[in-house]
Amino acid sequence: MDKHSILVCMGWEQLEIRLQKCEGWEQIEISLPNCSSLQVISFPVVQLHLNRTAMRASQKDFENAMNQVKLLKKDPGNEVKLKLYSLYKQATEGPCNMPKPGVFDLINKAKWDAWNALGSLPKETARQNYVDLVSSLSSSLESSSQVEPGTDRKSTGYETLMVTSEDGITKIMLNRPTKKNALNVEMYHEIMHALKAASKDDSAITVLTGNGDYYSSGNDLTNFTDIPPGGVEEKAKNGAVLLREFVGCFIDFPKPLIASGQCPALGHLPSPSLGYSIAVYASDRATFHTPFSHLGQSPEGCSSYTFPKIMSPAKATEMLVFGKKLTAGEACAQGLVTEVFPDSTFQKEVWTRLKAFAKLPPNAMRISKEIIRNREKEKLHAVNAEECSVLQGRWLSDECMNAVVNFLSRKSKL
Ligand SMILES: CCCCCC/C=C/C(=O)SCCNC(=O)CCNC(=O)[C@H](O)C(C)(C)COP(=O)(O)OP(=O)(O)OC[C@H]1O[C@@H](n2cnc3c(N)ncnc32)[C@H](O)[C@@H]1OP(=O)(O)O
Repeated sequence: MDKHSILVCMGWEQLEIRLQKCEGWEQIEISLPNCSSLQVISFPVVQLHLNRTAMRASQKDFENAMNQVKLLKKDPGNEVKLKLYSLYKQATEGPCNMPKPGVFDLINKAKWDAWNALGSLPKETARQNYVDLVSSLSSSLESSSQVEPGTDRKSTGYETLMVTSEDGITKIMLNRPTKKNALNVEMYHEIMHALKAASKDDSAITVLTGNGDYYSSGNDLTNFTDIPPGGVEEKAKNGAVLLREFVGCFIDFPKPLIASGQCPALGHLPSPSLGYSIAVYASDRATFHTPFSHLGQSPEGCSSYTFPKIMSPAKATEMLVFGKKLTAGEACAQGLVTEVFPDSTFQKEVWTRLKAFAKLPPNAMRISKEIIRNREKEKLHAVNAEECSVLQGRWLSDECMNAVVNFLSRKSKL
């Protein structure tokens, strides 16, 4: 009998009801064994989803689903991967039977949390949930790639950025919208590469912006999970080296740099880009948030020096120590943002302005920027080095580890 068949007895007759998928529709076949006629009723998949939960996936469905996962073209993301992992373990081994990993073992801890959260869910239900998740995943990933064809796609040789140069303006756009433009290690390197290339190209000005509904969500917290053979100490040391070089690129960038943000900016990219940009344009929808303490971390991007100078020590403390989120209006009033535009006209107004700036004599702009910033350069490099060294210690603290683990496992509790 077919996996999704139900046999119903009607008097002396046995009625077989079979479910099958057909181009986005579930078909119900009703067949009477003694009758040649077959009745087929089609329903959209969504209508039948609830009814299907009552069914049980066979071992073969389960194996097919496992194979389907390997064929997914797009990474479904950590949350989904944790769900798949936990359901797989529950379906094959039953309730979580492993000792809880230590707090520093981030990946295994997140996996353990996800599996443990399934409690005593029966193996058959876990198997069915796994099959259903894979099936919904296949269709949602197919349809989302139709909706946003350009998203997260390789562009101009970059994996995580879209870089264009036109009308005297080089635009560096962070392009991991599905991850809220969190900065993974590759993105750090690509931004540095793009800034170095922009400093030498023909453009007069450079614009930094983000694709999607976040300018950036700061450091990609999964960066903390990829532990090298030298352990967490080596990881922290490498992170400090990378951050110092990254921020150094902003300090040394010779051309006018404009940060253009229509949406929230969180964490760490706002600091270097706010601190060193000639201008920061924001829509009235944007917010600015540096939750360093919440993450057991400390200020970076020279914000410990630039923010108190730009705002005031008291206001900078609220932002950098207490993690107070500022609206674009508040940030503008504090001097962190140059000008705020209505969201509806943001792109038009900002780009009109940028195009006008890009027509100004490039050398004059470069020299003017140099004279404004050069006196501070040495100081900024020293502050950068100190901040990175303090952060290196913070990354090894329980406070930081716990905050990262909390973020990574927050949605894995099913
Ligand atoms: C070389 C190292 C240098 C380190 C320097 C020090 C840097 C410090 C900082 O940057 S501090 C700031 C760190 N960032 C955060 O704490 C933000 C974490 N993210 C969030 O709080 C939220 O995701 C959000 C408020 C940005 C958006 O919330 P929401 O709208 O509910 O979306 P999701 O949470 O579902 O996010 C979608 C998707 O993106 C993944 N994601 C978002 N931000 C990050 C991030 N910073 N790191 C890793 N992944 C992130 C999120 O997990 C979701 O992925 P999924 O679909 O689940 O796979």
